Amino acid sequence: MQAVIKADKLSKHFGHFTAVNKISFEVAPGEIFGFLGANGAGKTTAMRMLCGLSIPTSGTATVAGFDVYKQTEEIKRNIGYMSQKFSLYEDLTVLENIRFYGGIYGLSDRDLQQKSEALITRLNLQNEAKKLVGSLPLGWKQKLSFSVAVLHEPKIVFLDEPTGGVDPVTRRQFWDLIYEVADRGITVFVTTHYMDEAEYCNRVSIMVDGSIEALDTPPKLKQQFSANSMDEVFYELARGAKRSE
Ligand SMILES: Nc1ncnc2c1ncn2[C@@H]1O[C@H](COP(=O)(O)OP(=O)(O)OP(=O)(O)O)[C@@H](O)[C@H]1O
Repeated sequence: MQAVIKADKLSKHFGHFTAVNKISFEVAPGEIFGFLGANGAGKTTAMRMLCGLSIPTSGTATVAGFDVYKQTEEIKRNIGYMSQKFSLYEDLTVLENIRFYGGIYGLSDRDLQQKSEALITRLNLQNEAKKLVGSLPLGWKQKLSFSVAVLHEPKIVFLDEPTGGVDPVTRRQFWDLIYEVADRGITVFVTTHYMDEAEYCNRVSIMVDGSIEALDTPPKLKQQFSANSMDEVFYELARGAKRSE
């Protein structure tokens, strides 16, 4: 099967500092790919290159078949992106946010109408549809932000620590949404600091000081590191890290 993300020795330097050091991997269509690493490991920098937001220093990568150096606009049209500071407008209502992003993504009025209704029903936001996003609890904002990022049915959605700061039950609900989009064939590339979430991924890569030090399914990683949990695998790798913030 053709990979939807391919990176080969992809690197990013900031002056003399190597933030991302020759990372190589492939992600298959519909895969949930976990991208782990301690603070400062280089996850966000790598993700920004794959999203066409930052030009690499060296190496190659394609995303949805497009080149990260030359086809950044095509990449942006074919992906969804949810950053740590999500992009919802706090002073617009839930419905206005959905319509705003649907408009940016070029959805037709009919499509938008139908998708907004389906989304509000799926998220159980019927009573909140006309409330300002700023008034919603964090967990709901995260779910809405994710749903908006996939409104245009992108090939890949990139999630940068999408569930930071919420309780395990809310995070589990968020992951139900992730599974639903992966079942539709959308590839999910997700960074997280939560090891229970690492267990939910099909495969996980672990970055240490800019390099990928391990990459496999959670069961195989546990086997490789003779560990009982992903927590132990992560600790084993990350404790040697020089960078931390
Ligand atoms: N624009 C920049 N200029 C200089 N250094 C940078 C820049 N962006 C990131 N860095 C450095 O690159 C390293 C990797 O940062 P990055 O944000 O990619 O890490 P991360 O793994 O996403 O961490 P976190 O989990 O804290 O978000 C850090 O040491 C950071 O200080």
